[in-house]
Amino acid sequence: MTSTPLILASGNAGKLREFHQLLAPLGLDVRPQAEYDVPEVEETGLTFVENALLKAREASRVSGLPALADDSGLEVDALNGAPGIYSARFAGEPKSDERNNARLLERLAEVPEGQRTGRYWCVLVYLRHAEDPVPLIVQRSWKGEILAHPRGEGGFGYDPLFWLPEQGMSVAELSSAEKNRLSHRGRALQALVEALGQGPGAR
Ligand SMILES: O=c1nc[nH]c2c1ncn2[C@H]1C[C@H](O)[C@@H](COP(=O)(O)OP(=O)(O)OP(=O)(O)O)O1
Ligand SMILES: [Mg+2]
Repeated sequence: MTSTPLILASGNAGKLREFHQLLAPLGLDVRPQAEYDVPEVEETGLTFVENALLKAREASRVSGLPALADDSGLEVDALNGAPGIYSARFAGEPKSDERNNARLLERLAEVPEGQRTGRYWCVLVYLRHAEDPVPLIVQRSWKGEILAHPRGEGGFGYDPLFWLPEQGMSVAELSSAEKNRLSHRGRALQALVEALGQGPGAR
């Protein structure tokens, strides 16, 4: 394969797996940022967009290659949008999915079924180079409800607690192919690939 590698500006193994499943079949040469010794940046932005930009820019700067970053999280209505951009650090440092999930259950302990609605957000930023003045940005959400007990073994992060009423399953009970087809990340990535496929002259 002769295409320029694309750096995935993430250290999250769950995200990297999903990106790989979605992008490798397209013949894109995608590499995790760890291969280029990209350090983890501080996510100081106040929006998913700003944080994704910070991550993509650093990965592109260090590697000298185009970069794709994902900043994502869970917005829960009964918590006024928390944990939101703080989803990864909801239970403090070091980041832990298990402690984040426990914290979420604790915060929702008094909230009855029917009022436990929320959504995942995924913002993707693609930069052609570190100083790209025209980042390609795509955002998608995925609606669901927060369970009172975890279900399923698949996915990562909050997936065992994220219930899909239409599917009658938690995200952790979906196959990876089904998650990729339905998810905030899968749909954002599909839209991004379509935008890129129109070529640099198209935008
Ligand atoms: O499909 C998902 N299924 C379950 N949980 C998810 C999903 N998508 C995002 N999430 C949660 C995980 C983490 O708590 C936060 C992302 O935080 P976020 O800063 O974007 O990622 P991260 O720090 O884990 O890795 P990195 O910044 O290197 O990409 O939202
Ligand atoms: Mg992060």
